[in-house]
Amino acid sequence: MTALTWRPARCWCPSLLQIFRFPVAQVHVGRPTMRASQQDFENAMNQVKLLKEDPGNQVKLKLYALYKQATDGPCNVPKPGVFDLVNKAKWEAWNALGSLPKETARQNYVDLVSSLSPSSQASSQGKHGADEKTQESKNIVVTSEDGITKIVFNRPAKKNAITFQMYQDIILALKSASTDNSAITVFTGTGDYYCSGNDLTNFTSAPNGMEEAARKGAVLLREFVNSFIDFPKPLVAVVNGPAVGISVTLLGLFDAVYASDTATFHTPFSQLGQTSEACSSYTFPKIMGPAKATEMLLFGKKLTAREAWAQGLVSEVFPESTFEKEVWTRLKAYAKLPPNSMRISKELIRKNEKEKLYAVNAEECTILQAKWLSEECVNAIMNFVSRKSKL
Ligand SMILES: CCCCCCCCCCC/C=C/C(=O)SCCNC(=O)CCNC(=O)[C@H](O)C(C)(C)COP(=O)(O)OP(=O)(O)OC[C@H]1O[C@@H](n2cnc3c(N)ncnc32)[C@H](O)[C@@H]1OP(=O)(O)O
Repeated sequence: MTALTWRPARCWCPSLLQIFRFPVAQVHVGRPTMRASQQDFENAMNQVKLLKEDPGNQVKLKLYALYKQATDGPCNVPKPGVFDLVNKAKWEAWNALGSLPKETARQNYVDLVSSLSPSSQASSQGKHGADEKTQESKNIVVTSEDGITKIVFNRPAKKNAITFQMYQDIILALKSASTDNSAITVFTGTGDYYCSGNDLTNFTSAPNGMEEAARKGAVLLREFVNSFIDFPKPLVAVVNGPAVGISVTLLGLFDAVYASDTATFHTPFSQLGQTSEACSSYTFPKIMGPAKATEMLLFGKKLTAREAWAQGLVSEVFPESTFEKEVWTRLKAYAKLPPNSMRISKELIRKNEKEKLYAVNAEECTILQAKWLSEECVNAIMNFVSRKSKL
Protein backbone atom coordinates (compact mmCIF):
# COMPACT_ATOMS: atom_id res chain seq x y z
CA MET A 1 0.00 0.00 0.00
CA THR A 2 1.16 3.50 -0.67
CA ALA A 3 2.54 4.83 2.63
CA LEU A 4 0.04 6.99 4.45
CA THR A 5 1.91 10.06 5.55
CA TRP A 6 2.24 10.40 9.30
CA ARG A 7 2.71 13.80 10.82
CA PRO A 8 3.50 14.03 14.50
CA ALA A 9 1.54 16.27 16.82
CA ARG A 10 3.20 19.55 16.09
CA CYS A 11 2.75 19.55 12.33
CA TRP A 12 -0.68 18.21 11.50
CA CYS A 13 -1.67 18.35 7.90
CA PRO A 14 -5.39 19.25 8.01
CA SER A 15 -6.22 17.06 5.03
CA LEU A 16 -4.90 14.02 6.88
CA LEU A 17 -6.73 14.65 10.12
CA GLN A 18 -9.57 12.45 8.99
CA ILE A 19 -7.23 9.49 8.79
CA PHE A 20 -5.52 9.93 12.08
CA ARG A 21 -8.27 10.91 14.40
CA PHE A 22 -9.45 7.42 15.08
CA PRO A 23 -7.29 4.66 16.45
CA VAL A 24 -9.26 1.43 16.10
CA ALA A 25 -9.25 -0.98 18.95
CA GLN A 26 -9.31 -4.71 18.49
CA VAL A 27 -12.77 -6.15 18.28
CA HIS A 28 -13.51 -7.51 21.74
CA VAL A 29 -15.35 -10.74 21.26
CA GLY A 30 -17.69 -11.65 24.05
CA ARG A 31 -16.19 -9.12 26.39
CA PRO A 32 -18.29 -6.02 26.48
CA THR A 33 -16.57 -3.02 28.02
CA MET A 34 -18.20 0.09 29.47
CA ARG A 35 -19.65 2.45 26.88
CA ALA A 36 -17.39 5.39 26.01
CA SER A 37 -19.04 8.81 26.36
CA GLN A 38 -18.80 11.53 23.73
CA GLN A 39 -16.32 13.24 26.03
CA ASP A 40 -14.13 10.09 26.18
CA PHE A 41 -14.27 9.98 22.43
CA GLU A 42 -13.20 13.60 22.03
CA ASN A 43 -10.43 13.12 24.58
CA ALA A 44 -9.20 10.14 22.62
CA MET A 45 -9.18 12.19 19.40
CA ASN A 46 -7.02 14.76 21.12
CA GLN A 47 -4.74 12.06 22.46
CA VAL A 48 -4.16 10.74 18.96
CA LYS A 49 -2.91 14.10 17.84
CA LEU A 50 -0.28 13.91 20.56
CA LEU A 51 1.20 10.63 19.42
CA LYS A 52 4.85 11.17 18.63
CA GLU A 53 5.43 8.06 16.57
CA ASP A 54 3.77 7.01 13.36
CA PRO A 55 1.60 4.01 14.42
CA GLY A 56 1.84 2.41 10.97
CA ASN A 57 -0.52 2.22 8.02
CA GLN A 58 -2.67 -0.59 9.35
CA VAL A 59 -3.39 1.25 12.58
CA LYS A 60 -4.04 4.47 10.72
CA LEU A 61 -6.51 2.68 8.51
CA LYS A 62 -8.21 1.24 11.56
CA LEU A 63 -8.32 4.67 13.13
CA TYR A 64 -9.89 6.09 10.05
CA ALA A 65 -12.44 3.27 9.77
CA LEU A 66 -13.52 3.51 13.41
CA TYR A 67 -13.79 7.27 13.20
CA LYS A 68 -16.02 7.07 10.16
CA GLN A 69 -18.10 4.28 11.67
CA ALA A 70 -18.49 6.14 14.97
CA THR A 71 -19.53 9.38 13.30
CA ASP A 72 -21.21 8.47 9.99
CA GLY A 73 -22.25 4.86 10.69
CA PRO A 74 -21.77 2.01 8.17
CA CYS A 75 -19.88 2.77 4.97
CA ASN A 76 -22.31 4.47 2.59
CA VAL A 77 -20.12 5.87 -0.19
CA PRO A 78 -19.12 4.28 -3.51
CA LYS A 79 -15.91 2.29 -3.60
CA PRO A 80 -13.00 4.25 -5.13
CA GLY A 81 -11.46 2.93 -8.34
CA VAL A 82 -8.89 0.15 -8.28
CA PHE A 83 -5.96 2.50 -8.89
CA ASP A 84 -6.93 5.00 -6.18
CA LEU A 85 -4.99 2.89 -3.71
CA VAL A 86 -5.08 5.02 -0.57
CA ASN A 87 -8.75 5.93 -0.77
CA LYS A 88 -9.61 2.37 -1.69
CA ALA A 89 -7.74 1.02 1.35
CA LYS A 90 -9.54 3.53 3.56
CA TRP A 91 -12.90 2.62 2.05
CA GLU A 92 -12.19 -1.11 2.53
CA ALA A 93 -11.20 -0.61 6.16
CA TRP A 94 -14.41 1.31 6.84
CA ASN A 95 -16.58 -1.07 4.83
CA ALA A 96 -15.09 -4.06 6.68
CA LEU A 97 -16.70 -2.81 9.88
CA GLY A 98 -20.07 -3.71 8.36
CA SER A 99 -22.96 -2.85 10.64
CA LEU A 100 -20.86 -2.36 13.77
CA PRO A 101 -22.95 0.03 15.90
CA LYS A 102 -21.71 3.61 16.25
CA GLU A 103 -21.39 3.24 20.04
CA THR A 104 -19.22 0.14 19.67
CA ALA A 105 -17.02 1.87 17.12
CA ARG A 106 -16.66 4.82 19.49
CA GLN A 107 -15.74 2.47 22.34
CA ASN A 108 -13.25 0.60 20.16
CA TYR A 109 -11.73 3.89 19.14
CA VAL A 110 -11.30 4.94 22.75
CA ASP A 111 -9.86 1.53 23.69
CA LEU A 112 -7.43 1.64 20.82
CA VAL A 113 -6.21 5.09 21.67
CA SER A 114 -5.57 4.04 25.23
CA SER A 115 -3.68 1.01 23.93
CA LEU A 116 -1.40 3.22 21.85
CA SER A 117 0.87 3.96 24.77
CA PRO A 118 4.58 3.87 23.84
CA SER A 119 4.87 0.25 24.97
CA SER A 120 1.92 -0.97 22.92
CA GLN A 121 2.79 0.95 19.79
CA ALA A 122 5.34 -1.63 18.75
CA SER A 123 2.78 -4.38 18.33
CA SER A 124 0.32 -2.16 16.53
CA GLN A 125 2.99 -1.37 13.97
CA GLY A 126 3.19 -5.02 13.06
CA LYS A 127 6.38 -5.95 14.86
CA HIS A 128 5.50 -9.54 15.48
CA GLY A 129 7.57 -10.91 18.27
CA ALA A 130 6.17 -13.57 20.53
CA ASP A 131 2.79 -14.98 19.69
CA GLU A 132 0.45 -12.03 19.94
CA LYS A 133 -2.98 -13.10 21.18
CA THR A 134 -5.47 -10.82 19.49
CA GLN A 135 -8.79 -12.27 20.44
CA GLU A 136 -9.99 -15.13 22.50
CA SER A 137 -13.32 -16.60 23.28
CA LYS A 138 -13.65 -20.07 24.70
CA ASN A 139 -14.36 -22.03 21.57
CA ILE A 140 -12.80 -19.84 18.91
CA VAL A 141 -9.21 -18.83 19.55
CA VAL A 142 -7.53 -16.17 17.44
CA THR A 143 -3.80 -15.50 17.47
CA SER A 144 -1.50 -13.51 15.25
CA GLU A 145 2.16 -14.31 14.64
CA ASP A 146 4.63 -14.25 11.74
CA GLY A 147 2.21 -12.33 9.55
CA ILE A 148 -0.47 -15.02 9.96
CA THR A 149 -3.76 -14.63 11.82
CA LYS A 150 -4.88 -18.04 12.97
CA ILE A 151 -8.56 -18.72 13.77
CA VAL A 152 -8.94 -22.02 15.59
CA PHE A 153 -12.06 -24.15 16.15
CA ASN A 154 -11.31 -25.03 19.76
CA ARG A 155 -14.02 -27.32 21.04
CA PRO A 156 -12.40 -30.73 20.70
CA ALA A 157 -14.74 -32.52 23.15
CA LYS A 158 -17.57 -31.86 20.65
CA LYS A 159 -15.40 -32.42 17.56
CA ASN A 160 -15.34 -28.62 17.12
CA ALA A 161 -19.07 -28.38 16.30
CA ILE A 162 -20.04 -24.75 15.71
CA THR A 163 -22.43 -23.14 18.21
CA PHE A 164 -24.42 -19.94 17.62
CA GLN A 165 -21.82 -18.04 19.65
CA MET A 166 -19.00 -19.47 17.53
CA TYR A 167 -20.66 -18.26 14.31
CA GLN A 168 -20.77 -14.78 15.81
CA ASP A 169 -17.20 -14.99 17.07
CA ILE A 170 -15.96 -16.04 13.64
CA ILE A 171 -17.74 -13.10 11.97
CA LEU A 172 -15.97 -10.75 14.38
CA ALA A 173 -12.64 -12.55 14.01
CA LEU A 174 -12.79 -12.17 10.22
CA LYS A 175 -13.69 -8.49 10.50
CA SER A 176 -10.74 -7.93 12.77
CA ALA A 177 -8.35 -10.03 10.63
CA SER A 178 -9.34 -8.14 7.50
CA THR A 179 -7.64 -5.00 8.81
CA ASP A 180 -5.00 -6.36 11.20
CA ASN A 181 -1.29 -6.52 10.44
CA SER A 182 -1.29 -10.04 9.11
CA ALA A 183 -0.82 -10.95 5.45
CA ILE A 184 -2.86 -14.14 5.44
CA THR A 185 -5.55 -15.74 7.61
CA VAL A 186 -5.75 -19.42 8.42
CA PHE A 187 -8.49 -21.64 9.87
CA THR A 188 -7.66 -24.90 11.64
CA GLY A 189 -9.02 -27.15 14.39
CA THR A 190 -7.86 -28.40 17.79
CA GLY A 191 -7.78 -32.15 18.36
CA ASP A 192 -8.55 -34.97 15.95
CA TYR A 193 -11.32 -33.16 13.99
CA TYR A 194 -11.12 -30.05 11.84
CA CYS A 195 -14.81 -29.40 12.53
CA SER A 196 -18.00 -31.48 12.73
CA GLY A 197 -20.14 -28.71 11.24
CA ASN A 198 -23.15 -27.04 12.72
CA ASP A 199 -23.77 -27.97 16.36
CA LEU A 200 -26.97 -29.94 16.00
CA THR A 201 -28.13 -28.79 19.43
CA ASN A 202 -28.45 -25.29 17.91
CA PHE A 203 -31.78 -26.63 16.73
CA THR A 204 -32.98 -27.86 20.08
CA SER A 205 -33.15 -24.65 22.08
CA ALA A 206 -35.80 -22.38 20.59
CA PRO A 207 -37.32 -20.38 23.48
CA ASN A 208 -39.50 -18.31 21.11
CA GLY A 209 -40.51 -21.18 18.88
CA MET A 210 -38.95 -22.89 15.88
CA GLU A 211 -40.11 -20.35 13.30
CA GLU A 212 -38.38 -17.51 15.10
CA ALA A 213 -35.25 -19.66 15.60
CA ALA A 214 -35.18 -20.58 11.91
CA ARG A 215 -35.58 -16.94 10.90
CA LYS A 216 -32.71 -15.89 13.17
CA GLY A 217 -30.63 -18.86 12.02
CA ALA A 218 -31.03 -17.80 8.38
CA VAL A 219 -30.03 -14.20 9.13
CA LEU A 220 -26.97 -15.36 11.05
CA LEU A 221 -25.97 -17.87 8.38
CA ARG A 222 -26.24 -15.27 5.63
CA GLU A 223 -24.05 -12.79 7.50
CA PHE A 224 -21.59 -15.54 8.41
CA VAL A 225 -21.15 -16.70 4.81
CA ASN A 226 -20.98 -13.12 3.51
CA SER A 227 -18.04 -12.50 5.81
CA PHE A 228 -16.15 -15.25 3.94
CA ILE A 229 -17.22 -13.94 0.52
CA ASP A 230 -15.96 -10.49 1.47
CA PHE A 231 -12.73 -11.46 3.23
CA PRO A 232 -10.03 -9.47 1.42
CA LYS A 233 -6.81 -11.35 2.26
CA PRO A 234 -5.70 -14.86 1.29
CA LEU A 235 -7.77 -17.29 3.35
CA VAL A 236 -6.30 -20.73 3.94
CA ALA A 237 -7.77 -23.85 5.58
CA VAL A 238 -5.38 -26.20 7.37
CA VAL A 239 -7.64 -29.24 7.56
CA ASN A 240 -6.11 -31.34 10.35
CA GLY A 241 -8.77 -34.08 10.39
CA PRO A 242 -12.36 -34.90 9.36
CA ALA A 243 -14.52 -32.01 8.22
CA VAL A 244 -18.31 -32.15 8.14
CA GLY A 245 -21.16 -29.98 6.86
CA ILE A 246 -20.64 -26.26 6.73
CA SER A 247 -16.92 -26.58 7.48
CA VAL A 248 -16.64 -28.41 4.14
CA THR A 249 -18.94 -26.24 2.04
CA LEU A 250 -17.11 -23.09 3.19
CA LEU A 251 -13.91 -24.45 1.63
CA GLY A 252 -15.26 -23.40 -1.77
CA LEU A 253 -14.79 -19.81 -0.59
CA PHE A 254 -11.19 -20.33 0.62
CA ASP A 255 -8.14 -19.48 -1.48
CA ALA A 256 -6.13 -22.58 -0.54
CA VAL A 257 -6.91 -25.79 1.34
CA TYR A 258 -4.13 -27.93 2.84
CA ALA A 259 -5.21 -31.28 4.24
CA SER A 260 -3.71 -34.00 6.36
CA ASP A 261 -4.17 -37.46 4.88
CA THR A 262 -6.38 -38.19 7.93
CA ALA A 263 -8.91 -35.59 6.77
CA THR A 264 -12.24 -36.54 5.24
CA PHE A 265 -14.86 -34.29 3.64
CA HIS A 266 -18.52 -35.03 4.29
CA THR A 267 -21.69 -33.05 3.57
CA PRO A 268 -24.61 -35.24 4.73
CA PHE A 269 -27.31 -32.66 4.02
CA SER A 270 -29.94 -35.03 2.66
CA GLN A 271 -29.40 -37.41 5.60
CA LEU A 272 -30.14 -34.42 7.86
CA GLY A 273 -33.18 -33.28 5.89
CA GLN A 274 -31.28 -30.12 4.94
CA THR A 275 -29.82 -28.56 1.81
CA SER A 276 -26.46 -27.12 0.81
CA GLU A 277 -25.14 -23.81 2.12
CA ALA A 278 -22.09 -21.49 2.04
CA CYS A 279 -22.56 -21.06 -1.72
CA SER A 280 -21.61 -24.70 -2.31
CA SER A 281 -24.56 -25.15 -4.70
CA TYR A 282 -22.57 -22.82 -6.95
CA THR A 283 -18.91 -23.34 -5.95
CA PHE A 284 -18.87 -27.15 -5.81
CA PRO A 285 -20.18 -27.82 -9.34
CA LYS A 286 -17.76 -25.15 -10.54
CA ILE A 287 -14.81 -26.72 -8.73
CA MET A 288 -15.46 -30.41 -9.33
CA GLY A 289 -18.11 -30.57 -12.05
CA PRO A 290 -21.82 -31.24 -11.49
CA ALA A 291 -21.60 -35.04 -11.34
CA LYS A 292 -19.10 -35.11 -8.47
CA ALA A 293 -20.81 -32.21 -6.69
CA THR A 294 -24.08 -34.15 -6.81
CA GLU A 295 -22.48 -37.16 -5.13
CA MET A 296 -21.35 -34.95 -2.27
CA LEU A 297 -24.20 -32.48 -1.86
CA LEU A 298 -27.20 -34.70 -2.67
CA PHE A 299 -26.02 -38.18 -1.75
CA GLY A 300 -23.66 -37.26 1.10
CA LYS A 301 -20.68 -39.20 -0.30
CA LYS A 302 -17.72 -38.81 2.07
CA LEU A 303 -14.41 -38.05 0.31
CA THR A 304 -10.94 -38.95 1.52
CA ALA A 305 -8.35 -36.19 1.43
CA ARG A 306 -6.87 -37.59 -1.77
CA GLU A 307 -10.27 -37.80 -3.46
CA ALA A 308 -10.98 -34.21 -2.45
CA TRP A 309 -7.61 -33.20 -3.92
CA ALA A 310 -8.35 -35.09 -7.17
CA GLN A 311 -11.63 -33.17 -7.42
CA GLY A 312 -10.00 -29.80 -6.90
CA LEU A 313 -11.45 -29.00 -3.48
CA VAL A 314 -8.07 -29.46 -1.75
CA SER A 315 -4.85 -27.79 -2.91
CA GLU A 316 -2.44 -30.35 -1.46
CA VAL A 317 -2.44 -33.38 0.86
CA PHE A 318 0.35 -34.07 3.37
CA PRO A 319 1.15 -37.17 5.43
CA GLU A 320 -0.14 -36.74 8.98
CA SER A 321 3.38 -37.24 10.39
CA THR A 322 4.77 -34.12 8.69
CA PHE A 323 1.56 -32.17 8.09
CA GLU A 324 1.92 -29.43 10.71
CA LYS A 325 5.61 -28.83 10.07
CA GLU A 326 5.36 -28.70 6.29
CA VAL A 327 2.21 -26.60 6.14
CA TRP A 328 3.27 -23.96 8.66
CA THR A 329 6.73 -23.63 7.12
CA ARG A 330 5.10 -22.98 3.80
CA LEU A 331 2.52 -20.57 5.16
CA LYS A 332 5.17 -18.53 7.00
CA ALA A 333 7.01 -18.12 3.70
CA TYR A 334 3.80 -17.09 1.90
CA ALA A 335 3.06 -14.57 4.63
CA LYS A 336 6.27 -12.75 3.74
CA LEU A 337 5.07 -12.04 0.20
CA PRO A 338 3.99 -8.45 -0.49
CA PRO A 339 0.54 -8.33 1.15
CA ASN A 340 -0.99 -5.77 -1.18
CA SER A 341 -0.11 -7.78 -4.28
CA MET A 342 -1.84 -10.77 -2.73
CA ARG A 343 -4.91 -8.72 -1.80
CA ILE A 344 -5.22 -7.19 -5.24
CA SER A 345 -4.77 -10.53 -6.99
CA LYS A 346 -7.43 -12.03 -4.75
CA GLU A 347 -9.73 -9.13 -5.54
CA LEU A 348 -9.21 -9.68 -9.26
CA ILE A 349 -10.15 -13.33 -8.87
CA ARG A 350 -13.15 -12.69 -6.61
CA LYS A 351 -14.66 -9.50 -7.93
CA ASN A 352 -16.47 -10.95 -10.95
CA GLU A 353 -18.07 -13.58 -8.73
CA LYS A 354 -19.16 -11.48 -5.80
CA GLU A 355 -22.67 -10.51 -6.86
CA LYS A 356 -23.37 -14.09 -7.88
CA LEU A 357 -22.09 -15.39 -4.53
CA TYR A 358 -24.24 -12.95 -2.53
CA ALA A 359 -27.29 -14.02 -4.51
CA VAL A 360 -26.58 -17.75 -4.11
CA ASN A 361 -25.99 -17.28 -0.39
CA ALA A 362 -29.28 -15.42 0.05
CA GLU A 363 -31.23 -18.08 -1.81
CA GLU A 364 -29.60 -20.99 0.03
CA CYS A 365 -30.47 -19.33 3.37
CA THR A 366 -34.09 -18.79 2.39
CA ILE A 367 -34.43 -22.43 1.38
CA LEU A 368 -32.72 -23.68 4.54
CA GLN A 369 -34.97 -21.55 6.73
CA ALA A 370 -37.92 -23.53 5.40
CA LYS A 371 -36.08 -26.88 5.53
CA TRP A 372 -35.22 -26.43 9.22
CA LEU A 373 -38.97 -26.48 9.95
CA SER A 374 -39.57 -29.64 7.90
CA GLU A 375 -40.40 -33.02 9.37
CA GLU A 376 -37.39 -34.58 7.62
CA CYS A 377 -35.01 -32.20 9.35
CA VAL A 378 -36.67 -32.25 12.78
CA ASN A 379 -36.62 -36.08 12.78
CA ALA A 380 -32.94 -36.20 11.78
CA ILE A 381 -31.95 -33.78 14.55
CA MET A 382 -34.02 -35.66 17.13
CA ASN A 383 -32.40 -38.92 16.10
CA PHE A 384 -28.95 -37.43 16.59
CA VAL A 385 -29.79 -35.80 19.90
CA SER A 386 -31.40 -38.96 21.22
CA ARG A 387 -28.29 -40.82 20.04
CA LYS A 388 -30.22 -42.92 17.56
CA SER A 389 -28.06 -41.87 14.64
CA LYS A 390 -24.61 -40.68 13.75
CA LEU A 391 -22.99 -40.08 10.40
C1 LIG B 1 -33.93 -23.70 14.19
C2 LIG B 1 -32.86 -23.34 13.32
C3 LIG B 1 -31.53 -23.00 13.95
C4 LIG B 1 -30.52 -22.97 12.90
C5 LIG B 1 -29.12 -22.58 13.26
C6 LIG B 1 -28.35 -22.64 12.02
C7 LIG B 1 -27.02 -22.01 11.99
C8 LIG B 1 -26.37 -22.25 10.65
C9 LIG B 1 -26.47 -23.69 10.15
C10 LIG B 1 -25.70 -23.90 8.91
C11 LIG B 1 -26.00 -25.24 8.27
C12 LIG B 1 -24.96 -26.23 8.59
C13 LIG B 1 -25.11 -27.52 8.34
C14 LIG B 1 -24.14 -28.53 8.76
O1 LIG B 1 -23.04 -28.29 9.20
S1 LIG B 1 -24.68 -30.14 8.61
C15 LIG B 1 -23.52 -31.14 9.49
C16 LIG B 1 -23.87 -31.26 10.94
N1 LIG B 1 -22.98 -32.19 11.59
C17 LIG B 1 -23.27 -33.47 11.79
O2 LIG B 1 -24.28 -33.97 11.39
C18 LIG B 1 -22.26 -34.26 12.59
C19 LIG B 1 -22.90 -34.95 13.76
N2 LIG B 1 -21.90 -35.72 14.51
C20 LIG B 1 -21.62 -37.02 14.27
O3 LIG B 1 -22.21 -37.65 13.41
C21 LIG B 1 -20.55 -37.66 15.06
O4 LIG B 1 -20.48 -37.00 16.32
C22 LIG B 1 -19.15 -37.57 14.39
C23 LIG B 1 -19.13 -38.51 13.16
C24 LIG B 1 -18.80 -36.14 13.96
C25 LIG B 1 -18.05 -38.06 15.37
O5 LIG B 1 -18.39 -39.36 15.84
P1 LIG B 1 -17.49 -40.02 17.01
O6 LIG B 1 -18.11 -41.32 17.33
O7 LIG B 1 -16.07 -39.99 16.64
O8 LIG B 1 -17.64 -39.00 18.23
P2 LIG B 1 -18.94 -38.66 19.08
O9 LIG B 1 -20.15 -38.81 18.27
O10 LIG B 1 -18.89 -39.43 20.36
O11 LIG B 1 -18.73 -37.11 19.36
C26 LIG B 1 -18.09 -36.59 20.52
C27 LIG B 1 -19.03 -35.56 21.12
O12 LIG B 1 -19.20 -34.49 20.20
C28 LIG B 1 -20.60 -34.29 19.95
N3 LIG B 1 -20.78 -33.80 18.58
C29 LIG B 1 -20.08 -34.14 17.50
N4 LIG B 1 -20.52 -33.48 16.43
C30 LIG B 1 -21.54 -32.72 16.86
C31 LIG B 1 -22.40 -31.79 16.19
N5 LIG B 1 -22.30 -31.53 14.90
N6 LIG B 1 -23.33 -31.16 16.93
C32 LIG B 1 -23.43 -31.38 18.26
N7 LIG B 1 -22.63 -32.25 18.94
C33 LIG B 1 -21.69 -32.89 18.22
C34 LIG B 1 -21.21 -35.66 20.18
O13 LIG B 1 -22.57 -35.52 20.44
C35 LIG B 1 -20.43 -36.12 21.38
O14 LIG B 1 -20.92 -35.44 22.51
P3 LIG B 1 -21.08 -36.21 23.91
O15 LIG B 1 -19.70 -36.66 24.27
O16 LIG B 1 -21.65 -35.19 24.84
O17 LIG B 1 -22.00 -37.35 23.64
